[in-house]
Order: sequence, then structure tokens, then C-alpha cells
Amino acid sequence: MVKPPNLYAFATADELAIQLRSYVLDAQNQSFARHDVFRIAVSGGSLPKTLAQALLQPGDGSDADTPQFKKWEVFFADERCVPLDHEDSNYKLVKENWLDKIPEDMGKPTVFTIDEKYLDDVEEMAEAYEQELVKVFAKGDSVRVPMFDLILLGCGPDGHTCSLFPGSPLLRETNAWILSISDSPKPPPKRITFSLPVASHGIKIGFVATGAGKKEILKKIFDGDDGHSLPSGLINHLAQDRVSWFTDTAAVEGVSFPQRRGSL
Ligand SMILES: O=C1O[C@H](COP(=O)(O)O)[C@@H](O)[C@H](O)[C@H]1O
Repeated sequence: MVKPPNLYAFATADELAIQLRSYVLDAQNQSFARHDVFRIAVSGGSLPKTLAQALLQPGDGSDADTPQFKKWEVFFADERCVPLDHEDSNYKLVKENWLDKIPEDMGKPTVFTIDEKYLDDVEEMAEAYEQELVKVFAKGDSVRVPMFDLILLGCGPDGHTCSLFPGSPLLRETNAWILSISDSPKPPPKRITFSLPVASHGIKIGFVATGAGKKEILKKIFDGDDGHSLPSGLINHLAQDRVSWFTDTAAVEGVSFPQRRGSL
């Protein structure tokens, strides 16, 4: 039986940030019960700003309500093939919006960036990033797909997620973990990205999509007959109720799919 994703719609950015915080901290605490580390993958675009607002706001002071950043391992669901200090870098966005703002006494996460030595060869860059994942997730064992504790994704106005674009042959990949793309329809052209099997294999997968600019695509993904053919819709289809969407009322205007408002 197909279990539908959870679609949450909040009235304000502040409400969304509060609920996103509790979702991420639940994922953190559940992962500490399994292993003493929290492995999270993040995206670029509009997500890092919202994530920073969620994580850097004060909690109630308890361990359960505190991001234990020292035990976090942060990976990128996609990255642009540019230097880490380039305007287009997803790492730079995450660093400036979130990592640099973490107070010293909270400790810093371990961050797995692309290796700049491969900037001239996007395929090599993808291969090298996949090997980083193999070292962390496989540790000498054979693992078919890495399992992240949490994957946080964005959804572009065309339905792309990670750097998986509608109609791309990359969507048919069933084995590789990290893929390269040299002709991204959205600049910059050279990128690396989680494959669909990896992007849909998180214990929890959270999308953040806000603003009126997302309402047409959300209607297609949630109400359309072929919503499942779009990259973000494919993740809904594959990961079912492991997926939660954090949206605002502007983004879900006109969407009929059942939404929960106010809290998780
Ligand atoms: O190009 C990208 O776009 C998507 C969506 O971005 P958004 O600004 O519409 O949220 C993003 O998730 C991805 O990481 C990025 O490389």
C-alpha cells in the first residue's frame, strides 16, 4: 500500500522554522539511539537560510532540544563544480548562513565538501565524493545504498531536487551513489548530485519549499496525474511517508492534497 508523504503548511517563516527545528532534532535524537553520530545531507538554494533560522534559535536548554553539532556529519545532496568560496557553491551558502554562525561553545559539525582538486573534471569529482561516502557508510562492508539519518532537500520551480532535473537520464541510474552533470539547465552547468536511490533512502527526508513561486509545481507534484514523474515527486513515490514537506500557505495555495497546518 502506498503511504502518502506528509505535507505541512505553515502561516509564517517563524512557525515553519520552529517545526523544522523539532523535526531535525527528533531525527538527531533517534539517530543517537542507533549510533553516536547524526549523518545529515543538505541542499543549497533557499534551504540553508531556513535551516539556519531553525537550528540557531534558542531551545529549552535540554540535551534533546539542543543540536549536538559536534556529533553531526554534514554532506551535500548536490554541489556545483566550482571553488568552495565561489558565489555558486552550495557549501559557501551553508557556511555563511549556518556553519559560521554556530556559537563556538556548541562545537562544529564535520563537513564533507567536494575536493577542489577535481574542479577540471566533474566525473572525477563525483567519483571522489562517492568514495568519501563509501569510507563513511560502508567501512569495508558491501553496502548497496548509504542510509542517511536525514536528507534535507529543496524543490525548484521545475520540480528538480538535488541536481536531478525533469526528464534527465540521470533519473534512471540504479547503482551509482553520486552522479555528475555537465549540462545542467540551471546554471552553473557542472554539478554533482545524489542519485535517486541515495536521495530517496534517508531514514527521514524533508523538503523545504516556500513562497508563491512554488505553488504551480506543488500542484503538479501533489495533485497532478504525472506528479510522480518529476524528480521531487519521484522521491515522494519511492520514500512514501518517510518524506515530509515543510511549506508555507503561499506555496500550497490551490493544492488539494491534504495538508496539516500549525504543527507536526
Ligand atoms: O540548484 C539548486 O536548486 C535546488 C532548489 O533551490 P531553491 O532555491 O528553489 O530552494 C536546490 O535544492 C539545490 O541544492 C541547488 O543546487
